[in-house]
Amino acid sequence: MSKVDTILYLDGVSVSFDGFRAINNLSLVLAKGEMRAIIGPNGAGKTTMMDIITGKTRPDTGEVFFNGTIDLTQHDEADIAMMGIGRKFQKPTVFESHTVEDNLVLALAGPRSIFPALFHKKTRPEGERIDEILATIRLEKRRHDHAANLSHGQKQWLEIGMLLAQDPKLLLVDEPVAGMTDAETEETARLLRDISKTHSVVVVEHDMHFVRELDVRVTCLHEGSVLSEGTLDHVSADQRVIEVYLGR
Ligand SMILES: Nc1ncnc2c1ncn2[C@@H]1O[C@H](COP(=O)(O)OP(=O)(O)OP(=O)(O)O)[C@@H](O)[C@H]1O
Repeated sequence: MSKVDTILYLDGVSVSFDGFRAINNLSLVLAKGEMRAIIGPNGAGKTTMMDIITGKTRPDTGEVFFNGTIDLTQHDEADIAMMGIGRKFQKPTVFESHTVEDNLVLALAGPRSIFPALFHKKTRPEGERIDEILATIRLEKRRHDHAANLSHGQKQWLEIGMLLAQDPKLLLVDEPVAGMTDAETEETARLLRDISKTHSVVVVEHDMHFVRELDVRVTCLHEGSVLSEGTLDHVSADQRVIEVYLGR
């Protein structure tokens, strides 16, 4: 695959903290429109990799390109978010005292215009966009409820919806199903598969049942580099992966 066809292109990336190499010559390529699952034991470097992509951590060496041509090492976190990389952290950070719909209105407006966003009348395209997002995140029937009254899983979906409102090209999703019920976990796999029809997605997750439901290519990280990559069946049959998981 040539670099121009990629949404994410990491090559030879390393970063050390106080002499400890958290990311070690990491190379990872994601095609435009692809969804990828990232697995790996604790300390494998998954969070640090996301920090590098979003500009929170600068790599010591290596190339990090977005959308084929944008050198992410030359941009800061705010720029990178504006350019279309949305990140969802593990813990949901929705506005509990606002309704589901208002959370999406706020997200559509962006961070600098909270009050005008809540008090101005929604334009027609905005309303349609909100309807569309509510359908994607399975919360149409909850639109007028306060976010505080949602289940943990539904709050995660709302936050994914808030990311979608910013219209990112690439979504980074960190452990979305931690703490969810089995039914919510399965629905989350379907929801992300729907989203991946129109977005590129990177999902970091420990829950193998969920990763199987995602049914996408898997990358297993270990000690800051790629240990194994391929289908979940291929990766989970890889002797090196088995040793790393059993050895922890
Ligand atoms: N700011 C930092 N300073 C020092 N060490 C760090 C820093 N950030 C990460 N590390 C170390 O780098 C290694 C990789 O950490 P990272 O959090 O990226 O792993 P992870 O795969 O996300 O793990 P987990 O599954 O537990 O979240 C760990 O050994 C961690 O202690």
